[in-house]
Amino acid sequence: MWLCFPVVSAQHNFHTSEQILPNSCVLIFPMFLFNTVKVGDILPSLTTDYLVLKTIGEGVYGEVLECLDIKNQKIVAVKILKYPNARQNAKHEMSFLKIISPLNHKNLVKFFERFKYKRQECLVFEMLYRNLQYFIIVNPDRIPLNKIRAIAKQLFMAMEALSTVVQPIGFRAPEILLGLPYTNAIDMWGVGCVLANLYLRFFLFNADTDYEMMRQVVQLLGQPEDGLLHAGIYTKKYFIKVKRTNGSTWRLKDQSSLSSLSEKTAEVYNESNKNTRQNFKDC
Ligand SMILES: Nc1ncnc2c1ncn2[C@@H]1O[C@H](COP(=O)(O)OP(=O)(O)OP(=O)(O)O)[C@@H](O)[C@H]1O
Repeated sequence: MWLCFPVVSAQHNFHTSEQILPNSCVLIFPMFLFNTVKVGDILPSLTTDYLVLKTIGEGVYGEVLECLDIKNQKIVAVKILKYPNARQNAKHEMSFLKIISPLNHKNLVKFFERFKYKRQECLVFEMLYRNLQYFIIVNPDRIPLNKIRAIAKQLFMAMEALSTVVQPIGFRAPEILLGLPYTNAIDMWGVGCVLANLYLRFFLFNADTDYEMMRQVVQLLGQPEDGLLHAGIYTKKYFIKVKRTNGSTWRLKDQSSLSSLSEKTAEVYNESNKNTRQNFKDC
């Protein structure tokens, strides 16, 4: 959910340069953070020094730390990229940042600089204080629709600015899965999945492979038309062609025929699908 975190949070920064954390906030959380960095360390860049306050979270490519930019007296988020592929990870992250930074859009996270600390790649971002998980946690029953509407607005504004979106599997549109030509309608699909997640409080499609994603889409919404399946360059990843007297049609492959899908994944899949269908009935 790389995109959605900044999208929702950018307008809600609690700390400004005048509101710096007091010294007593230092040294509260885990003492040993990622690799060689620990709370209280100073990370020098060419423009300023960053004091490590605490660890905030971890993603596929790195760990994110809350730091104080000492020169500018503001709180920032510093992402330290993971070994052993730190350089590739940095390249990967930078390829996104090159797209979003010049847009300078209020609904997209701001990127400040890149530097190395003890040979580790560090990326500095605007500090954001609320993500979608936050809204789910602070609204234990159901997120009111007017709040979901406000989040949707921010998402649409960010989408408008971006026009190209990398979609994580659970948010991937069928045309991408099938290898069909696509338009920015795929962004709408992604936003729909995010909003459904907020409303239902769990992922609409809980998939960690393309096959699982397609299978869940078919179960919830039905199979794409044969014409689309004939045209898709990846259709055979998910469907088997069945010859008929009046032409051919497609049948979704059995889960059991896919060696890559573990029993556990199948179990999780079946359970989540049962819940999804039930919750849609309840809505
Ligand atoms: N700018 C930020 N401000 C505050 N917290 C952040 C910021 N960027 C990331 N985080 C926190 O750190 C966590 C890890 O972020 P990271 O960007 O590494 O991965 P991710 O977006 O969660 O997922 P992925 O691994 O798919 O990129 C996030 O889930 C979020 O909690």
